[in-house]
Amino acid sequence: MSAPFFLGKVIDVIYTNPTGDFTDSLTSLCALLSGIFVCGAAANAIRVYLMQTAGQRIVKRLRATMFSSILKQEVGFFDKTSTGELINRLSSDTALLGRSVTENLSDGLRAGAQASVGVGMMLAEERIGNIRTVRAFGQEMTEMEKYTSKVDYVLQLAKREALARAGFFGATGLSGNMIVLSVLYKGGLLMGSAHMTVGELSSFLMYAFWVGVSIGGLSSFYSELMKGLGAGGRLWELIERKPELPFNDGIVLNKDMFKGALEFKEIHFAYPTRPEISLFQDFSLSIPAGSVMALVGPSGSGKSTIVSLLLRLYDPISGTITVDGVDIRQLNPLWFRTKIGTVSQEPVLFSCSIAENIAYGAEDPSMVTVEEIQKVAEIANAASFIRDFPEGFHTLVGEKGILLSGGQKQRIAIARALLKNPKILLLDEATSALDAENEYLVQEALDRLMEGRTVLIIAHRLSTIQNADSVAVLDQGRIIECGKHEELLANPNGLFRKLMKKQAFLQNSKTFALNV
Ligand SMILES: Nc1ncnc2c1ncn2[C@@H]1O[C@H](COP(=O)(O)OP(=O)(O)OP(=O)(O)O)[C@@H](O)[C@H]1O
Repeated sequence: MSAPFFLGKVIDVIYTNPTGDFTDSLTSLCALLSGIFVCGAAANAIRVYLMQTAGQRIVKRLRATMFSSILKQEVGFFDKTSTGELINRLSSDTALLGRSVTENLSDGLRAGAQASVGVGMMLAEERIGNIRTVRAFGQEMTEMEKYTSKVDYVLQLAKREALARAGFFGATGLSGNMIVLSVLYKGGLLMGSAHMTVGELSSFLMYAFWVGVSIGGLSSFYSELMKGLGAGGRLWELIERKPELPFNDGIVLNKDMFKGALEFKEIHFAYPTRPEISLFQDFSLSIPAGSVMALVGPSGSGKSTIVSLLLRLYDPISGTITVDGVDIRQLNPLWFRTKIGTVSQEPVLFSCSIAENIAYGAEDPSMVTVEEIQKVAEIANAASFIRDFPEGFHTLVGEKGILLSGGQKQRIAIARALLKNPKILLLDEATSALDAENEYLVQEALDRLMEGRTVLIIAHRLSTIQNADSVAVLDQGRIIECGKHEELLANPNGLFRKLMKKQAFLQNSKTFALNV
């Protein structure tokens, strides 16, 4: 605070004593300057370090809270919100808010304190000048009596003071630079009146410069604060958002009561992002516990949507889906999903080891033993190719399993589902052709996986359809045919027969399919 004051004093010594030991004065000026610089820099470094550490802690906590809130949102939310936007919230908005409430706040407080002290000191310096002006005025008046017109002199002096005051106070509402200019003007007048020493004027100008810089700091604090508030608003909107579907609420069925009989009753559904397109009108389907139902239908008819509704990723607009007679809306979705195994066309593998990807299926992956992983890999026909890798079960699969082939990925997904041991199984058969050996191995693994479970399979292969207990044909938002494979194929005008003629179902046995 008093650095400009002391500097002013030293300047006075140098200025008023030019014939004295100039080197001594200069040395003390340099020592003072370097002392101020070192102390100031050290204090500032400590302040910045503390603020940055606090800022990073706040950012970390914000990101964790935000991420956990994002994970609880319903799937419909992700349909409407882009991944880029969420990443932006998580990375830049949290960083902006963290900086705004730590470093920026501290910068702002410092700039505010500096500006107040600077203005106070300037007023004090100005007051000294004014007292001297009054004294000088008295003396000059006596002098003036001797020489010239009193009126002229008083007018001259009053005009000078009025100009100076207007210059100073008029500038207080303006920018830092304007204040500095105005103060220079005022300083010039004070100096011109010879009522301030050079040192006093120097400290006055240094305070003025200080105030100017501080006001610049305050304006950048304000703009950062506004950015921080904007980011905070966006973050809180997301953190406070209540998911439209419950995340971990609802009833849990008794283990012995849970058989896995599924029933869709008069379902009407449209995706939240396309409410005008009604995908299901009066969709009904019943899958008895322990049976295998193959679902077929043209591309885009809504087969995968049935799976999404069952997993409760979306709720139907009307109608009910029941499990053992209980509406799935009453069930705890988190618990219910642990009872359902899924193997999709493109299995989702994580960028970690094969063992970790298989263990992911268990309720508590940390409790899964190496033997359990090896056993399910064996049943899923995956163990032999895994052992062929130099790192075996510790082989990293790469992002989304990019280092593995399609058939290998599917067998790992089957091993994962086996470890989960679910009552209900949802399978989306791959449309992409696997080579003969891979196809055989995957099919065998799937057959083993299906044993003793309620299975809904989106079928693309003839063999799957033939082996299913019944086949349901989906078209125009409802089931139009349902029964055994042979019964459906016997209907010459049925959609099932038409579908069978299409390429996807003829891969295995063209002639057999059409001659039944
Ligand atoms: N998240 C979504 N939001 C809006 N519309 C969607 C969404 N997912 C799918 N759709 C639309 O719903 C319709 C049914 O899609 P779905 O994936 O269920 O069909 P499918 O029968 O499984 O098709 P395929 O056999 O080609 O996999 C399509 O018209 C699709 O564009």
